[in-house]
Amino acid sequence: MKAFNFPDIKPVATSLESALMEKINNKTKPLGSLGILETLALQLGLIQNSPSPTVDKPKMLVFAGDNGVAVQGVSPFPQEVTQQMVLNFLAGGAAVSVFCQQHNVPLQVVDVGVNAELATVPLLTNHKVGMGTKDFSVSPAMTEAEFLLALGAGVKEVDLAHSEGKNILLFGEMGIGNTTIGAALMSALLSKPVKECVGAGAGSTTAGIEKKIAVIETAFTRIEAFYQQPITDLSPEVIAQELAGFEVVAMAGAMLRSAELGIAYVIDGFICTAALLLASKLNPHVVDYGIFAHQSHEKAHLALLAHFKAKPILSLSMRLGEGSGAIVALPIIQSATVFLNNMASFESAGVSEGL
Ligand SMILES: O=C(O)c1ccc[n+]([C@@H]2O[C@H](COP(=O)([O-])O)[C@@H](O)[C@H]2O)c1
Ligand SMILES: Cc1cc2nc[nH]c2cc1C
Repeated sequence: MKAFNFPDIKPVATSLESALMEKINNKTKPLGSLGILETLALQLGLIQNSPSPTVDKPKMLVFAGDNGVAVQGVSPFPQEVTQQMVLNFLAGGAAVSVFCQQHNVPLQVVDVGVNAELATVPLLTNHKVGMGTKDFSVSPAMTEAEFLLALGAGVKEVDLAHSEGKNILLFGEMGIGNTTIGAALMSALLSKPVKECVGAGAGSTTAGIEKKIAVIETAFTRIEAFYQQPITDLSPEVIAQELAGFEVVAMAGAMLRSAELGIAYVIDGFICTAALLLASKLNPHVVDYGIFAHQSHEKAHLALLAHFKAKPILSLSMRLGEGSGAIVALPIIQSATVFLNNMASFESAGVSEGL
């Protein structure tokens, strides 16, 4: 298969690093006392290559898709919940909807592959790649063409947000069965045992988790027999086509485009971080532009975050997905730029500096 040539992402420019650190350190506070807010201020300054970064124009993009593997009973919820939740997002009744309303953040729901005809639903962007992926335990989840279309859907949504002048993007997803996908991707891309990558998802029991492990291992056996190689030796493009979901690939595309445009983006929970893992295997610089919102209660998220050496902002035992952790973290991210831009310095306020 031909390599996927995604446009180049530049590592963040570090020329302003010392100026930013000096600005942070000269604020009227003991050195380092704003903790992770200071780390965020530095990261945002580097991403925007500005001593005064702003993140006052956010947009939430929630990518929704169905996953064929749901027929294996890997989720406690039926597949039609994906479609029902999309309607709930749009009606304003979901967690992500009410938190976006709370913070006055526009919410765009993107249908990349919900297994229902939603074309006429107002407010929904339609980038449908298909009516959901195939069951990866018996066949590849998607074709190469579908993989590229799903990446492109994420790219298009970010281009639109960029044209609207947005300066921070929040990503979320909805897809029954997609914690199994996140687990499979994590195991294949990081060469970790499947059992370390699965968790309860939307509420699977111990037996349900065992089922998830068995379904992923069946898929790996199928894939390794087909390619005559260990799954961990396959390219990230092939691994994604074999195992991913349209919503996960679209999020990876959105992250890659966001990074390419120099726009900071907020990473939600386990599935969103699995999408980042895929994106990072396509271009490792994508990670520099991402802000880790929270540590999900999904068991494997901790190890996935550790892979990125990430220190997420929040740890609230949330395990909902749909961008809920990203939107809850947004005011804190905004506070990082507010202190950097508005706080007095020792000099301007006439406050004596410490030793
Ligand atoms: O992202 C997370 O941390 C997360 C953890 C557990 C569940 N979810 C959400 O729950 C759905 C997937 O759960 P499941 O059990 O159907 O695989 C999907 O719609 C996700 O948004 C999300
Ligand atoms: C009800 C419900 C809401 C969700 N939001 C994101 N994933 C979800 C999964 C379920 C099952």
